[in-house]
Amino acid sequence: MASRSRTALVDGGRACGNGTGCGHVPDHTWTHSTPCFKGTISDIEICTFTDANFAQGRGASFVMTAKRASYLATHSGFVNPEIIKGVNEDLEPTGPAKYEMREFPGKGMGLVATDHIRRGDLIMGNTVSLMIDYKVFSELPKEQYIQLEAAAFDHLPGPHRSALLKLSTHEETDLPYAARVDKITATNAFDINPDHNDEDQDYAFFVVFPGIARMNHDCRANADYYYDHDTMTQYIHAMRPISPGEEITISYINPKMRRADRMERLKRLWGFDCACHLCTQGRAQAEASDERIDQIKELYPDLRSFQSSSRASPQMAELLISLAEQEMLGGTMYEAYTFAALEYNGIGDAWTATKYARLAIEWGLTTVGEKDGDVNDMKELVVDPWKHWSWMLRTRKKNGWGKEPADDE
Ligand SMILES: C[S@@+](CC[C@H](N)C(=O)[O-])C[C@H]1O[C@@H](n2cnc3c(N)ncnc32)[C@H](O)[C@@H]1O
Repeated sequence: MASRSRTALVDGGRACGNGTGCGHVPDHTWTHSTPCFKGTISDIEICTFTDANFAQGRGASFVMTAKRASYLATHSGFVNPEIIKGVNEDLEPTGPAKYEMREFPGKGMGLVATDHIRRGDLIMGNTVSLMIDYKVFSELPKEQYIQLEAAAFDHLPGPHRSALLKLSTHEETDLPYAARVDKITATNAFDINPDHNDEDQDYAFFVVFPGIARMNHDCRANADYYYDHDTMTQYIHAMRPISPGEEITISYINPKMRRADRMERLKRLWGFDCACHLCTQGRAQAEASDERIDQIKELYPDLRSFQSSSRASPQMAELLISLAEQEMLGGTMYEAYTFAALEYNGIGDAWTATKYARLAIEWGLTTVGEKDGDVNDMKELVVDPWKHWSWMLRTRKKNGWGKEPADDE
């Protein structure tokens, strides 16, 4: 869940919407591709593009340049629609859901489990509904980009549009239409990073998924999310067993923050006073938790470094695993297990390395997905630890064997 820091109408006009001036990216046939506005900083044109047929008629809208929208339309979700068949179960469910929506006092609506959910279970997937290039917020004045957002909602098929319009505006209710759409977007969007092939790496996306947007925040959430660029889908998996009647939550912020910092960020960006278990526990417990968080952050630089100056060791990785368990940081477990696998392999203990690589894969599939680079690195390690790049690396470094590689090598 994100919060954006946002810093000449050519209605109907198109700079490169028909493929002209759009580089090598093949054009896509959009059901709507207006309105458009000229950027105030660079010579670009930003439009609303909608494909009402995307995801078996659910639809998706994009606020960006024609070139970037056309690039996104080269992803498998567009060119091979079968790949996302049945992903969205929120608007037209085909079977019983594991959750239902209900009101939670002080939080508005939220999702509650109606069945036992096991760790690692997929709870929900949503394809993109509205995807905005972050560049839009610096290139266009607010009165223009809110028109693009409103058009993005309006051009989606009816049930999808009405689900979006019902989403939370936090406390504001009496807003003009375009301002309301903007408030819904700001309250419910996630930050999504560009994929590796995207030419516009400097600009992330601001994306709304209507089913997932109903999940409330908890600093020690029981579910986690990751985005898959190929299917253009945000997936939610359970990080621990969830019982019927229990609220399903995600963390809106980086959970590796001290209590005061978490509370300040949630208040400033989402306007609520965090009352989750971790934020309301007693002073002594809160201090112990903050100290564990501090230590977790202190361990990272050494574990990430493969310079000979790094103090990283298997014991350090074991400490990170223990701290992440104590802090119930499910989203950190795959990183901690990955570090442990690399540390043990780095000193020539292939079997302990394999044990931790297996754990890293298991947790990684839940929290970052099967296409994540670290998950695939761990898959390589378990096949043949002795041929993995990390084999004996720490020992070699310690003894000064071979040249010193850069950390990103
Ligand atoms: C993405 S929406 C979540 C769903 C929302 N509760 C609803 O009614 O649709 C985010 C908004 O939900 C509310 N919210 C989410 N988590 C909360 C929490 N832990 N405590 C209080 N309010 C919360 C805040 O109003 C926040 O701006």
